[in-house]
Amino acid sequence: MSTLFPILFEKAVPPGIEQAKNIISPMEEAELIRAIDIAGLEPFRFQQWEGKRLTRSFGWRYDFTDSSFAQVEALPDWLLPLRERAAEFAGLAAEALVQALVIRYDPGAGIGWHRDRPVFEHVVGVSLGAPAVLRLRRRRADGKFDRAELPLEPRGAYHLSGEARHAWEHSITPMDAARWSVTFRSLAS
Ligand SMILES: O=C(O)CCC(=O)C(=O)O
Ligand SMILES: [Fe+2]
Repeated sequence: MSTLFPILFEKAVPPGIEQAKNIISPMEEAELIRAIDIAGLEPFRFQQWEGKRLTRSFGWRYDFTDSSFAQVEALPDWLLPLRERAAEFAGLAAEALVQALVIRYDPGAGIGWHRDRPVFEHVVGVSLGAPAVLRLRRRRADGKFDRAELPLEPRGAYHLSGEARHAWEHSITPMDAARWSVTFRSLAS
């Protein structure tokens, strides 16, 4: 049993996670989904492997096929009000969130265990469409994992920083219904 989470540690979330409900209205959610669907998303690629989720980066792009990191097309106007809302929630300056990654998860698509690339610092995600669960895990000295779960409600936001962002991995189990996300990130200094 973990000393960090003596009670119900499987459900407790690690330090560095904050959540907000309903940072946008259902109408704004529908408009964002429409905009994402015509934003030219492509299947996520990692070397030879092609994921089922569709993605597009704005501002900066980390390319998993060759590990390159480069400036790309600026955030489109339709993402700027959402960035304001996300930054306000996270207590960050909107201009600090220089990257936006938009993702569409169709049924069967998820995201495997990972930590976000160290070129980034703050991670502020907004969920649209079907609810999902962000799973978190961190390997303990005994080789087993501490685990936590974060329910992601549509129109809600989460902020990963500190321990949750740097020491824990996260993943989303393949979805049963379509979900979209917009993840804003600041650069590591
Ligand atoms: O869809 C999400 O909310 C999570 C996406 C994610 O973990 C990532 O792109 O690194
Ligand atoms: Fe991530």
